[in-house]
Amino acid sequence: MTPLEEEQAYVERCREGLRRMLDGARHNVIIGETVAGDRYSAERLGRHLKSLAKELGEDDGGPPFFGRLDFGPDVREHAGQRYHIGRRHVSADSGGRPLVIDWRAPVSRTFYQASARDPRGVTVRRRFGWAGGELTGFEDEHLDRGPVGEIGSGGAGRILTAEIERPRVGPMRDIVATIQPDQDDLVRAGLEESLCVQGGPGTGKTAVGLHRAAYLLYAHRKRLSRGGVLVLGPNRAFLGYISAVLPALGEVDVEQTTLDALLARVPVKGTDGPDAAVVKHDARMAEVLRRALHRRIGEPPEPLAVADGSFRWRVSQDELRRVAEQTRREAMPYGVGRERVIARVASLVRTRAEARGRTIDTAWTRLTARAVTAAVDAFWPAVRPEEVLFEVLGDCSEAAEGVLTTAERAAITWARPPRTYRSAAWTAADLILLDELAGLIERPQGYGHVIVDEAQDLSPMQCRAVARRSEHGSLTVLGDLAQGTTPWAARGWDEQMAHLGKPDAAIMSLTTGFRTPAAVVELANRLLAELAVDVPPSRSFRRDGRLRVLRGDDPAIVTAVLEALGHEGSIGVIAADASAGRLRAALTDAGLTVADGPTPDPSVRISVVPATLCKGLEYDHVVLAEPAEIVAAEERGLGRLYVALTRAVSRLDVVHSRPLPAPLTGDAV
Ligand SMILES: Nc1ncnc2c1ncn2[C@@H]1O[C@H](COP(=O)(O)OP(=O)(O)OP(=O)(O)O)[C@@H](O)[C@H]1O
Repeated sequence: MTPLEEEQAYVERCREGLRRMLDGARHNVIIGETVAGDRYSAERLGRHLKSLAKELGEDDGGPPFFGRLDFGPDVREHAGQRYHIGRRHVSADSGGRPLVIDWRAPVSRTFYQASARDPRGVTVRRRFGWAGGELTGFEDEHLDRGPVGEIGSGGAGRILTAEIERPRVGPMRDIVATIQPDQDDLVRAGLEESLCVQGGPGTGKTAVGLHRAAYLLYAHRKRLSRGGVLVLGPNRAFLGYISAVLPALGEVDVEQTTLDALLARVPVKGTDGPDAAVVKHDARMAEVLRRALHRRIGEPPEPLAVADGSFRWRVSQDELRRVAEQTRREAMPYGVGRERVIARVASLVRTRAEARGRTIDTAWTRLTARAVTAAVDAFWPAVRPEEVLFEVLGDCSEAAEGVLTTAERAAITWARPPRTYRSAAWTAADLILLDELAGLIERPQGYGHVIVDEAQDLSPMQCRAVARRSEHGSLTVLGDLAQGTTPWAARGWDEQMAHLGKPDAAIMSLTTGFRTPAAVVELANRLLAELAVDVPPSRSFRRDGRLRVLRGDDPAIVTAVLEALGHEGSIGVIAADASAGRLRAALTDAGLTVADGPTPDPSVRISVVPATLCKGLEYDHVVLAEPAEIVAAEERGLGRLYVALTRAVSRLDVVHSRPLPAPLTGDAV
């Protein structure tokens, strides 16, 4: 047998192993459903086994491994061993050493980290090439023979390069086969560690975040089973694009959503003017809301007297005041404080009753609780976030005194206040304020780990919403200061991390771009100086690709798209939001099938993407329409253009009839 045939035979053994695991899991589903002791455990066991069976079933036919490590004689525990590494563990029939080792297992780390300079005991690292589920070839790096095939050492291996340069179709894929050493360090950082990753476009931040989620769930499954892992992305289109990655890695239980969706306790029915939104997203609003809420705590208006048959159990006004004062000093959330006051006053009543020989039973406790709660309502009332915000947006002169300027107060005050909080048309920014208030009243349930993508765009108030959910867990913050497009986008990470509640998190960087070809990166880098952020220019891994700057209007765009159809891969037409509809119509009139906005559907090759939705996405071929219009459309339009310019994987056509924005014009264009 040739070495390739041997590996192909090994593939068959692995597929056999997977089939056995699948049969076992299916069998256990049947048994689990009938023999588990109680309904709860039957249901849990059944669910677990079913998802395992489903997962294994779906795996059928996919490559069971992507790499192999051969260790030399000098590594104690792995001396002379050979391991195949894959997306999932495949057990051996005899129960001995697994046929395939999960990419997240400790030994697999060597696959990503070993290099000719530091072979870590590895003699050969093998990477496999696959075509439609068939093993078609492999490539060996002899790490004991000197540096070949490393990035930065004069060219990466063929299989690695092909994977990185492959045309993109459909949704985002995992990168387990080709994770780079600096990415791997971030993926495998400890669960306690909060990280901030600054990386230029296409450096793999999103990929790293998703693989980190999968890694943490593997390495700390038990600890994360309660809190769970949350992935936050900028918009639904982005989530649609990335949502298949974690399931492909066997992780189906990660919550992936947008911050807006997470905070959507009431529907958004109103809109803010730009001035109001800027004030509402400002960190000082936290103080305004805190004051507005705590102003509700007042003086007890009268003593408490609990009528109990012929007795009256009394608590004086002074005692009530003291209890409230003491609880206030303990600085707990408003609602928790209120519960504490109720409990403390009830305990005073109880002590008094017991001293007089009263028998304390459930009926007595209920009666007292009712009376005490009614008394506490008068000076520490139960309150809903909506009631407080209703009051603040009606008139915040007291709560915002010395915090907001008169103009800022006016900006957030309703021109026509609703009659009650129930009829208020809350805006998107109000939802963040309501969440802040909800968090001041009761701590929300947190996650074990939260991954936040495009974090440069979060406002201080949005950061606080994330911080509340990761107070007892850790954070992975991903972003690029140069891609900031919101009015409140961060200019530096230290301050952003402080708002996110992890001021001491390490700030790491990724600098090699894996998406955009060098010529395109060079064009985009011309904008960096104008963006007023301190980030290094990106370097591209890719030497392929094509950049064209074409003059013309809609017909030129249609022609560029028709030409792009001659190549493989997805096509994204990125245009200023105001022009997206017109371009879609022009393409449809030309007889083309066009997706309405970004789509993960691989059967529709052309999407027209409004510039404000292109963040985080990528297309094999991008036709960028009228850059000047994109820049003019919003305050941080240059940042938006920078994002739009860096979405192309293989080819970028910039089509313009108006003059190009100044920073883009240069000798090479
Ligand atoms: N190690 C790698 N091997 C193969 N492909 C990679 C690797 N790292 C990143 N990529 C690919 O590069 C592209 C860009 O990655 P990703 O979207 O994670 O970058 P990003 O830093 O989040 O980009 P942006 O900030 O521009 O949205 C993706 O197609 C991803 O699969």
